[in-house]
Amino acid sequence: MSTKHSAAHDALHATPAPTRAQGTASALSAPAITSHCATSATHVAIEVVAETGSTNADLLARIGNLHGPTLRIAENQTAGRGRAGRSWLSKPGAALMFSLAWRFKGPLHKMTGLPMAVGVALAETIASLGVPVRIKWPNDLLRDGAKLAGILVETQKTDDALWAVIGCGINLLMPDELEQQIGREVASAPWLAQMDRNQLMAALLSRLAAVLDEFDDTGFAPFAERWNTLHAWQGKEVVLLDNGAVVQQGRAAGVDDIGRLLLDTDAGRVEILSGDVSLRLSGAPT
Ligand SMILES: O=C(O)CCCC[C@@H]1SC[C@@H]2NC(=O)N[C@@H]21
Repeated sequence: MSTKHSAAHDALHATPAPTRAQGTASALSAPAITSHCATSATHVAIEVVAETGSTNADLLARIGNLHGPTLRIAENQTAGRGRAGRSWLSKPGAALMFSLAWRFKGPLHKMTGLPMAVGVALAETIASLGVPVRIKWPNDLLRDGAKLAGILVETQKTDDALWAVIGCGINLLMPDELEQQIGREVASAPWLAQMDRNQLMAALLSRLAAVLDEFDDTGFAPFAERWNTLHAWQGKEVVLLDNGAVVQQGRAAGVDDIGRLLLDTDAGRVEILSGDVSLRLSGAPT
């Protein structure tokens, strides 16, 4: 793992090093660069671009031609994708945005827990860097109750492999006009924005790679307890929304061994596989 850390660091340092004292997030690069880093078991191709539509869309479009795990980082996205067909909005330099294409042994049904395992990897890394975060099911990272980071996992089966493209967007800075555009309160992490962006990316990639390797062997079960420790709304009254409509309500009881949300409802415990969860305040969804 240490090999990968330093190699990733070197690769990302192929561009001018940003200064820490600037009030804006430090830039990763202007032109596209491609390099490689190695874990003890895996090589990860690294691509950095100044701007693209969506790093997830880019990797999915090339999935059959990828030679192995590939990390694509963009300083800006013009058509960022979010969960459930939503958009992910950002401004150049305001967020760390990347996608990691990773090949899995499968089977496909084991992948239901992957978004939650990724949430654990990101939350633990960000917390280790001094910004405590919690996870809202399935995998939004919250800071003081507001969304700091989002994760979009898209899977694709090719003739000979099962791939997942894991897209992550972490709000480092949140300019007022961007928050207005998003239309709700959003968290940011100026402390992470001041960090060397290359070190931040290297720390995230390092833990993510370790989690993905483990997940591929074991599935989600060993991550469930870690996820539950980070659960933002454990024991809280929540509602489950499907396209904005309330479809369930109950007390959030964490996730099970495959990453389903457990809800204790009046009719007993139910396991939730998809949807959006919101805190239930005074009987109304938030
Ligand atoms: O919260 C969500 O709904 C998920 C947001 C995921 C955003 C990231 S940014 C990098 C990658 N590329 C995309 O188009 N989306 C993900």
